[in-house]
Amino acid sequence: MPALASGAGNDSGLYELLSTLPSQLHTHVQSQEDRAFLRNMFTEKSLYSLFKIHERLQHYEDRSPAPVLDSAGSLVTDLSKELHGRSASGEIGELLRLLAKPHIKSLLSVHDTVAQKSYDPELPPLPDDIDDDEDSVKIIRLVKNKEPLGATIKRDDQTGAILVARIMRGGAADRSGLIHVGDELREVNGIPVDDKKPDEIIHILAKSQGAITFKIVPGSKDEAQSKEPKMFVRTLFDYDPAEDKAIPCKEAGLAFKRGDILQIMSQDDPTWWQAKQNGHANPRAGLVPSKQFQERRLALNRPAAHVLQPRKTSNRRLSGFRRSFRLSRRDKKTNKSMYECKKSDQYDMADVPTYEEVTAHRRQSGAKHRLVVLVGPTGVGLNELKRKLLISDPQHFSVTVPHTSRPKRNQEGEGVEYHFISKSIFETDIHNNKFVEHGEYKGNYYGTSLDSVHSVLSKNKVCLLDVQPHTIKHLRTADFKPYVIFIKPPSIERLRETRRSAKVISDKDDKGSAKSFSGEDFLEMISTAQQMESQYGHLFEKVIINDDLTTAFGELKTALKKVETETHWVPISWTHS
Ligand SMILES: Nc1ncnc2c1ncn2[C@@H]1O[C@H](COP(=O)(O)OP(=O)(O)OP(=O)(O)O)[C@@H](O)[C@H]1O
Repeated sequence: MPALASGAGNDSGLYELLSTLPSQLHTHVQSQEDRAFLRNMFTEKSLYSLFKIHERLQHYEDRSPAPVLDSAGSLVTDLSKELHGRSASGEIGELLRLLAKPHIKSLLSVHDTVAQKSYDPELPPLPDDIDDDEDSVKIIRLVKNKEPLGATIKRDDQTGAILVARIMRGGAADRSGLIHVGDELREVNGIPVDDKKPDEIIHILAKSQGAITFKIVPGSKDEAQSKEPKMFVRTLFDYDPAEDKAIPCKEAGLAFKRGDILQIMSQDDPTWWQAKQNGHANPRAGLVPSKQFQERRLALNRPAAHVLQPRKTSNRRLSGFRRSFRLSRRDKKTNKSMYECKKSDQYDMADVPTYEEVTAHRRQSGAKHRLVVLVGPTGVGLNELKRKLLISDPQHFSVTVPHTSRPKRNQEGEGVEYHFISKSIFETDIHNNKFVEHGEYKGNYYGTSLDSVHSVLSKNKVCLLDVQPHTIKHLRTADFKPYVIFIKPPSIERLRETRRSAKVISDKDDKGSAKSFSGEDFLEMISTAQQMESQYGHLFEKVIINDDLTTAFGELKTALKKVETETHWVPISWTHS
């Protein structure tokens, strides 16, 4: 009746309409009796009173009224007791009579219910006759309105027990969190159900309103747990449902940033999974593209230009301090890649960054350390940061000793600067995949062997390794559990300011002469960092901007401390070995 909402100003119009309605309807109503009924109804005084009350209430609703007290009923009882013994003056007597009238009592009771906002039916007390021996029995009370319970039941073929077969996600039973698939139903509202057919039980449930009491034997833990799937993934790409043309409902989508941890709630739909942000308060799951769907989309859209091209020139050389080697340096004269990646860098499906299943992992004290892998463009400060770590705690941090086929110099010692091996042995080791990275420089081989990494880790030290980013995927094993840190340059302005007295090693001669950074060096550093991040960013667990050296070093130390002592998400495959 929208006319009723028209407010006090339209009173006369409304009442006129009501009084003319019977004559308007006259032609549509055949029976005399019905006509009389309509006329009586529309001229009924109580109908007009109801409209008036409605309008008044509407008027107050706008002011958001709040109750003065929510126990008017007990106030009246107290008042009546108080007045009872007093001299029976006419007014007191009349008030007492009024307050004793049932409809006044009901009115006050309704007032208190509304004021207390207690609209749910009250649950009766628990029955006393619960069998003490049945310690695995659960008594559950649900308040049911007209909404169905959202659960199905079946009779177990072997045991004959009535079991909860399915819980509908988001239904009343699901929301209560008290009933699970596999639970055995013993009684409903005190009625044993073991001799009843599922249909009869459903009939009992459908008839029930208000509080329903279930006697349940909880199912096995596995079944109970299977309700909430515990698959966690690290996202390897940024996702914004608002930008996604394919999503069936943008509002139902879940946005995330690369590196976020999601709990996958449902994979029922092969294209759209349901997921929650781990650790977020919002319990509602949102839609995210499934792994298969995202892989297909990325594979179709992957532009070839994304693949990181090795730098054209580098005027730096291998310096004495360097213990692990960074690949794809180019010899200035030949402009050929100095180091090769041991496997083809060709695109394969496993490289498509979508999701990676992860699990929480905490290093046990005394256990082998995770391999610390540092990645960054040439000149960004990897060696400087490594050097500072080594100086800060030489007993704790260490680096690998590289191999070379170049002849040993007089002042060098075997296994100190390098492990010196012949060219043919080096080649055999390359063939046998013994190197993390290897390359050729001025006719000699250089490389970092897997054994040299194992050697550091077996001494229970933290092994600091800097590699080219395409090597990371070969290091991602349960054995190494690499913690990959990307060292990123700051803005060009900050590079100019902070690197005023910094020196880079020039390879113009073989003596490692140092020169200042040029503007071109800074630009190359920044653009290489951008390419590295866009192509390999999904493999970086931590990004540190090397702006102020002391700050960057502090950040690095804190991150490494956390890796040793706190829980981190690692690929689930790393914990299965
Ligand atoms: N935050 C910083 N502020 C100022 N100077 C820095 C900073 N980080 C590094 N440097 C300086 O920059 C120069 C290059 O650093 P470093 O040799 O550590 O780079 P790198 O990444 O190891 O380079 P390469 O790959 O060529 O060996 C050094 O002189 C170093 O002291």
